[in-house]
Amino acid sequence: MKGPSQPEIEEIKLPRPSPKNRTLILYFIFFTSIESCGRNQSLFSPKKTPKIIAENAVEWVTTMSSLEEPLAFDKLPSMNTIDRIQRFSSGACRPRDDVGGMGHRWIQGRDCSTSNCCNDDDDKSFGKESFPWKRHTRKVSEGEILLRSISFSGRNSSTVSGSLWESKSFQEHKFHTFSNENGISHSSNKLVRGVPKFVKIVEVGPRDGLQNEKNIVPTSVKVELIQRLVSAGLPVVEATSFVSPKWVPQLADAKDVMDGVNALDGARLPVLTPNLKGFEAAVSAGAKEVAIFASASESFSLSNINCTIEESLLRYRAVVTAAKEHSIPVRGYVSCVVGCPVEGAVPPSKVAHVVKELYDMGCFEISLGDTIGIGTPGTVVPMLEAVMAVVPAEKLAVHFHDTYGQALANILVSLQMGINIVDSSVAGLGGCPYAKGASGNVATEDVVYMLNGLGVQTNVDLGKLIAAGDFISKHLGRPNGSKAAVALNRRVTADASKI
Ligand SMILES: CC(C)(COP(=O)([O-])OP(=O)([O-])OC[C@H]1O[C@@H](n2cnc3c(N)ncnc32)[C@H](O)[C@@H]1OP(=O)([O-])[O-])[C@@H](O)C(=O)NCCC(=O)NCCSC(=O)C[C@@](C)(O)CC(=O)[O-]
Repeated sequence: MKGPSQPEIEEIKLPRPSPKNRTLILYFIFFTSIESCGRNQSLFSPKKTPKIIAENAVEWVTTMSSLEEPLAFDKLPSMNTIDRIQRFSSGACRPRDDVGGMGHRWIQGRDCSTSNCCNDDDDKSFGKESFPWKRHTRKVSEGEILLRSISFSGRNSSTVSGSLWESKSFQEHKFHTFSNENGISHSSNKLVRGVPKFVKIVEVGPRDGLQNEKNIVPTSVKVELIQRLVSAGLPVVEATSFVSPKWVPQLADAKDVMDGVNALDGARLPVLTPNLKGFEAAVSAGAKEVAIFASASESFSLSNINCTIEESLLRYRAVVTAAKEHSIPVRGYVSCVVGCPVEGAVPPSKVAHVVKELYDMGCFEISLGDTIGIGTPGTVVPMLEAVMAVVPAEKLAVHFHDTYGQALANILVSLQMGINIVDSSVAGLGGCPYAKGASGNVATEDVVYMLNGLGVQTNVDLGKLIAAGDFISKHLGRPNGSKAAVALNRRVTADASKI
């Protein structure tokens, strides 16, 4: 085959190759494009875009999808893991002088959102002159879209940062997925374009997680967990509940926990208060933010706080009034937003009614709890539509338990609908003592990992977060409930063994 720099390549009409050769030709086109990009050349520049790509390659690739030779990582010729990561990463297509610092820059520096190109927005901050290798904006051929999507799927095969490969100490490891620090708006993928640039994560592990543990966790362990979560960069860590110790003995040490964490800087530490008694106790313990928790299901309200929904709203009005006098912000929760352990499906209109009540009484934010984790995007979307018709999206948070493994899908669809606050629980701790069979909240590590992969900022240090999750899991004597944490921990061990 003639080199791509020869203009007459436009005229080439290749004979249709055998199925086996098609894969090889695709590898050639794909890697040549990445390599040539690194050498300040543009194989796919507007002038030189060969008809090979526009016509023949598309046809081959399309045909290939029905063949037994899919383009798979395991078939890539002689590439070690790091090679693959670097080649498929968004930083793979950089000026050659960047290569020396690749280990850091392809993760920590500016990244392109698509695998081997930068879009127009990039010019605004970096200027064309400094990146002569940048492709010109133009209508891309079908073939290129396909090639990009192949490398995009490679990009999605998330990994850890350069420092992981270089560092021998676990504590020094920094975990990243491929992300674009400029935000998701640079993504070429329409499906994720609506996702916000920043998501506030509300960590509920020390409260929602530990309230459901059979064995009571010592106060000192709770305090250390909260300290670790705050130092991992979580902006809000729900610390404990001022509820009846007869109902939730696991959190009977609420005052002592607050004594241990009150001096912490850098995060808000709200606590749950079910009534005025709880509110007053919380304030005297130094709480600066509280949360009230209602339900969209009558039955759950009765079993959780021993009163009807309307009675609870009356109680909560008293709490909010008292909180206003102390200038204490009040967050609201609504449980059972898609289903109740007793009543089954809960109508979205009922959820919207309770949410509006909490909003009107003065809650600054309302968290929508799928308490038993039965929601799917199919039930979450209509619920959110009903709620967002009465309360602005920016005042809403989502709180998914992961009983059926739907939490991340539900979070993604919520973000696409305009929500930008997500509750989660480190190591997937939790459940609700009054919702039998419900598993823990979605793991914070998994949420951060997904958001990193989407280029959404959280300001959370995933490495420190995983260490916090490991700390509490070790204390509880069970494996970390976060899939991302388990996978990344395995990689660290595997990598360290090779060093
Ligand atoms: C609401 C109550 C207190 C009503 O409980 P009750 O028994 O109806 O209340 P009472 O007024 O009859 O009081 C009973 C005893 O509790 C005491 N008491 C009363 N209030 C307090 C208080 N604040 N702090 C400490 N003690 C309190 C009170 O002083 C009395 O003590 P006694 O005279 O028998 O010695 C009780 O049902 C309760 O504490 N429930 C909390 C249950 C709970 O924490 N559930 C888990 C929350 S998780 C959740 O709701 C879901 C969420 C938020 O995570 C989101 C989601 O996942 O969907």
